[in-house]
Amino acid sequence: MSSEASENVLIGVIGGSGLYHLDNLTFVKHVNPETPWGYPSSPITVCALPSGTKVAFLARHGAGHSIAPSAVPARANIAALKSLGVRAVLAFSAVGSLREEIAPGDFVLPTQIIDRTKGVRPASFFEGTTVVAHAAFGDPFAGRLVRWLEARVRAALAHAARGGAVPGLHTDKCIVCMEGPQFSTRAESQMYRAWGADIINMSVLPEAKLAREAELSYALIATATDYDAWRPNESPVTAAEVFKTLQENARISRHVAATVLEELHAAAAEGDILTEEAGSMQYSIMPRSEQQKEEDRQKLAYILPAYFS
Ligand SMILES: CSC[C@H]1O[C@H](OP(=O)(O)O)[C@H](O)[C@@H]1O
Ligand SMILES: Nc1ncnc2[nH]cnc12
Repeated sequence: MSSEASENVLIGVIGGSGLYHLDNLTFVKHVNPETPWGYPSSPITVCALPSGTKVAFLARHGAGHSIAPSAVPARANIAALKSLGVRAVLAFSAVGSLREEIAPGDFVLPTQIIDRTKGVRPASFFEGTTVVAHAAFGDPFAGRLVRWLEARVRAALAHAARGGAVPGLHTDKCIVCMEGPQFSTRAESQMYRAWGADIINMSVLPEAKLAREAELSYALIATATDYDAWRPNESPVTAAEVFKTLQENARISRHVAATVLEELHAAAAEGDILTEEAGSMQYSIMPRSEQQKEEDRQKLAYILPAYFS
């Protein structure tokens, strides 16, 4: 754990496509920790809320969006946030909608994930080590945190509309994470609907899995940009279509972040919304054996000092 931990930065925000900075915060500093899994996507911005409370912001694809979804250094990102003392991650993502009622511009708080990544992304901190662990992932998002967010995000959306329609908020939805970088075919898009998926992106995995392994509470605030490729009489999604809504979605996402962060920090400091994930790896790690290399244990101590120091 780095000396940054003493800063008491409890909340980390990961910005997705279109969201490369937050609003109304005082810049404190940039930090760029070298983790055992390399450097994060970009230096992390530590900034202060009006009360002085610090939060950490990280642009998932880099500050200039130079990192493709399959190449995001998700292990370094999660490990770097953990090294700052972060306990909860609010991740933002631009997503396609697989349901008529989830319109472009709407917000979604998913509670389930279907994994359609192709095994090319390192998806575990334990990969390549002599330590075996199996994190519980049946409920991939931090349930208490997601439920806590629901009313706050709804209220923030009502204030963010600027005279236009208030964006809808959809809860209890399922997100499918595909490999990309190409968008889905029409057949795939229809298959995901038949599987019960409601939205689609290329980024929630392995981020959510790694957050769980690092015992961080993780919630995704998704913003719909398009209807993907399932509508029979409409053109399938293009990047140009995504870009049309990206800026406005990012503006509203910044408003949501600015609205919830102060209260979230206070709730996290009190502790009761983040209790599900803390300690969750304790019985997920196979017992210590002679075959576990000390160097691997030292590496894992970076994210789980309670079990490996
Ligand atoms: C720009 S379209 C596809 C791209 O957008 C989403 O990124 P993020 O989740 O970081 O907002 C999606 O996951 C894809 O990576
Ligand atoms: N249709 C889509 N598929 C995958 N990722 C996306 N991000 C935004 N729209 C998307």
